[in-house]
Amino acid sequence: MPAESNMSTHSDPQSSETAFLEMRDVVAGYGNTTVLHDINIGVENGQIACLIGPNGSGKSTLMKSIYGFADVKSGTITVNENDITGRSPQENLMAGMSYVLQDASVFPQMTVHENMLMGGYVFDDDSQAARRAEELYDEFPILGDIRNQNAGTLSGGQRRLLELARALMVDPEIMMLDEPSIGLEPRFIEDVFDRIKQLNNLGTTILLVEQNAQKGLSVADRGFVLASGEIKFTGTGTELLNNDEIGRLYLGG
Ligand SMILES: Nc1ncnc2c1ncn2[C@@H]1O[C@H](COP(=O)(O)OP(=O)(O)OP(=O)(O)O)[C@@H](O)[C@H]1O
Repeated sequence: MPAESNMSTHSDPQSSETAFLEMRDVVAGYGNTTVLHDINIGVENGQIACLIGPNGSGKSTLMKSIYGFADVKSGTITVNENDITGRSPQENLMAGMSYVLQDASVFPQMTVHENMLMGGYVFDDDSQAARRAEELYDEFPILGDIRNQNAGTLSGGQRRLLELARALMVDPEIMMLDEPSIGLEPRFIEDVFDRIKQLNNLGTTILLVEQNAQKGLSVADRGFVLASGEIKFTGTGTELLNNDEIGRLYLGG
C-alpha cells in the first residue's frame, strides 16, 4: 500500500459533502434479519465504484437497500443530497437510477429491439423509446446490427450488452450493476468491463458489485470491501488492489 495512501479501514473519507450517492450509518436487511451494519460509503458524481467481498457478505443486500428491494432499518441514503431512504424501485427508476440485477435476463422470444423498447416502458410516448433505442444503437453499433435477431439466440457477451443497454434506455444518472461478469465465458469478460467504462464515459455514475474483484477494482475510481455486513476497507481501486492484506484475504493472494 502506498505510504501516502488515504485508504481507510472503517469510515469512508469520501463519505462527505462531495458524495453524489451516500450511505450514512445504514443498517439494513430483510424483515427481522439484519445483514448490513453501520454502512458509511460515498460515491462521487461520475465515478465508478466497486464493491467486493466474500460470498454472503451482503454485497447484493447493499445494492438492494439503496434501490428499495431490502429494508433500511436506520441511517440515510442520499443522491445529490436528496434523501432517498426507503424509496421504491419504481420511484428510483423514474428518478434516473437503473439497476441490473445479478440474474438479469432478456426476453428470449423477443427481438433485441423489442427488448430495448421494454427498457423504455416508463416513457409515456412509444416514439420516445424508439428514439432512445436509436441513440443507443449509435453508441453500441453491434446491437443495432442484431436488432432484429431473437434475444434467445445471442451469445453470452451479446446478451450482457443488451442487458446493460436496456438499462440505459431511461438515460440514468446512476447505474447499479450486480456482478456483470458472472456466468460469462472469459473471452467476453474484458468486453463487459470495456462497456462499463464506456457507460461511465457517457456520464453515468456506476456502482458495481463484482466477484471478479481484480477486474472490478481495476476499473474502479473507488473500492469498498464488505465482510460480514461491514465495510472493512475503502480506498481507490488501485489502493485496494495493491494492499497486501486485501490481496491475501479477498483477491486470492
Ligand atoms: N430475501 C432475503 N431474505 C432473508 N435473508 C436474505 C435474503 N437475501 C439474502 N439474504 C441473506 O443475506 C446475507 C447476505 O446475502 P447477499 O446476497 O447480500 O450477499 P452477497 O455478498 O451478495 O453474496 P454472493 O456473493 O453470494 O452473491 C446472506 O446471509 C443471505 O442468506
